[in-house]
Parts: sequence; C-alpha cells; structure tokens
Amino acid sequence: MNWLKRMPKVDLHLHLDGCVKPETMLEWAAEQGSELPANDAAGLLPYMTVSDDCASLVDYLAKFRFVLPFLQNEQALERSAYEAVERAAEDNCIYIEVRFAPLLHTERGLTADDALAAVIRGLRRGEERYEIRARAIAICMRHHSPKDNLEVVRTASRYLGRGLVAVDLAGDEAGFPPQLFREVFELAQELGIPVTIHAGEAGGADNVLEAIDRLGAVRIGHGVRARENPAVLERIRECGIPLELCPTSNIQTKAVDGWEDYPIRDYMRSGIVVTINTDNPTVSGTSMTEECRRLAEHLGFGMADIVRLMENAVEAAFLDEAEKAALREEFLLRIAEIGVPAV
Ligand SMILES: O=c1[nH]cnc2c1ncn2[C@@H]1O[C@H](CO)[C@@H](O)[C@H]1O
Ligand SMILES: [Zn+2]
Repeated sequence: MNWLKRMPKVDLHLHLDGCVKPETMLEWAAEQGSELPANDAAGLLPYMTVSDDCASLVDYLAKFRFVLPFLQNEQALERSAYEAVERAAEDNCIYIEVRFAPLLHTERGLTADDALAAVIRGLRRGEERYEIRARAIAICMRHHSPKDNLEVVRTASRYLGRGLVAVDLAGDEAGFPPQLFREVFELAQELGIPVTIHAGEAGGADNVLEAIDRLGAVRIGHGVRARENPAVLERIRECGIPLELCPTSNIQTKAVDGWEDYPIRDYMRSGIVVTINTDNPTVSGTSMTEECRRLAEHLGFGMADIVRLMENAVEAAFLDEAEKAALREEFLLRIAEIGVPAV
C-alpha cells in the first residue's frame, strides 16, 4: 500500500485546532510554565485524540478544549498553521485548505483580524518551505452570536484572495440549526465569499438543504446524513455540490454506524461529487494516507477510486481558475511520476 502514501493528495477539510502536535504542546507548556497531564507526546496523545467510546459530535468537540488555551497568541497560531502544512506535505498532500474559527483565539487580547493574519502567515511560510499550496477558511461557530459571526465574515472579506478562500459554519449542529445563521451567510454571499457549511453530520438532511438553499453553501462539510432524504441527495447531485466527507471522524461522532454503513460508494454511484478529508488529524488520529488506506481496507477502494476522489478534490478546491489549472497540472504530473494512471 506504499502507493497510498506516495499518491498526491488534497485535503479540503482540515481544522487547525484539530491537528496540533503533542510535541508542540509540550514546548508551549514548557515556555509558559504551565502544567500538562503528561510529560511526553505519547502520554499526551490520549488527551488530544478521541477514544472509541466517543458518543456524539458534542463529545468529540470537547477534545478541542485541551488545545485552545495554547492557541491564544500570534506565534502559536502561526506555528500551528506552519506545522499543519508541514504535516500535510510530509504526507504528500499538494493542496490543503486549513479552517479555523478566529473568535476561538481571542481570549487573550488578539482580534479576529490578528488571528487570521497570523494563520495566513504560517500557511505562507509552509508553502515557501514545502511543495504544497495552502489556503485558509474562516469558521463561524454555531454557539457564537450573530453579531460576532457577522464580524468574522467581515474580517474574512478583508483577506479574500489574500490567503483566505471561504467561510464555514461549525460546532454543535444538533443544538444550533442552520436557520439561525441566515443573516450571517447572506452577508458572506453579498461580499462574494464562497461558503461551505458543516451539515448532515449531527443533524438530518433538512440541514443540508437549508445550507444549500438559504446559506449559499457551494460545498458541504460531511453531508453523510443527507441520505436520510433521497430528494436532498438528488438536489446535491443536480447542483454538483461537492461533499467533504471525513470517514474516520464521521464514525467517531456516530454520524454513521461504521465502515459497512459508510455511504461513500452509494454517493459515488449516484453521481454525487465526493471528496475525502481528515477533519482533525490529531483529534481523529488520522492522515490523508490513513483515510485512503481505511477506504481500501474496509470498502475495497482501489487506485482508480482514490485517484477519482483526489481529482474531485482538485476540482472542488476554492481556487481561482488559473490556480486550479496549475494544481490540476501538478496532480497529473505527480501521479505520472509514480506510475498511476489518471481516470
Ligand atoms: O466535524 C466537526 N463538526 C463540527 N465542528 C467541528 C468539527 N471538527 C471541529 N469542529 C469545531 O471547529 C472548531 C474550529 O476549528 C473546533 O474548535 C471545533 O469546535
Ligand atoms: Zn469539520
């Protein structure tokens, strides 16, 4: 399965605070003189990664509380963005979109603008060092007020085309339905910022429909529960809206029952554009290679299937046409180098 590691990959759904390395946490704690529950990376990992008994999305989201106190200054944000790029490049990703919620990083005086600027600096530094492109997505959190989220969208608009490519909505989907965010994403649409929305993960198919019809989503994060309504699936197919599937994360949050139950094959067969992604490499204990390997192991995905998923991701990237053409060309070059045919 060495070809999986060498395959050029694209991760469109990757949370910054979900991929902090335990080694980095140890360094930050030492610098700040703060206590951690373990003194080495292996000991720390269980505090950062969900276990098999994770019961729900809310349970999964609780893991983020452990890292967020350390992501409250520009250096930490810049470094974690750089390391996200580094980690992806070492896994042979050629393009990533790194998402984070600026307002989760303003507990100690940073503004949303400072946070976004720091993350984009880190991504740029990673791009200079490695053969990879990296862009940012700003997240509005479901538990934040409309006023705060409008501010996130305004801040994002200042960085559109300057490192940022889209806005998103994340957090507790079951507790905060998408209807609450119409005004926020109306502004995003007015400002011309592409929108992706986490929907159909801890909520049903109606949330996916609302995300597309009212929030202006042109991509959907997860969407695994869209299958609960065939009419919604048909809508996704007809609009060509790519789904950012994150199989391991979806199994952990109990959005699906397990690999046997994972709808990716059905979606692909019915003509829906699907991509696979990591969501949170540290929290979910995964990587792009690992997601591909698990699809091969559990669902019999072969080389052509994986190439198709990556080609879908290249086409679904929030890049302008010239940048996308360059990415496409690079993808083809890289698969030719390792002797994998295009599909
Ligand atoms: O799969 C997910 N669904 C919903 N929210 C998520 C998911 N993964 C992470 N976050 C939320 O997004 C915030 C910013 O990155 C994280 O702190 C976490 O609360
Ligand atoms: Zn996510």
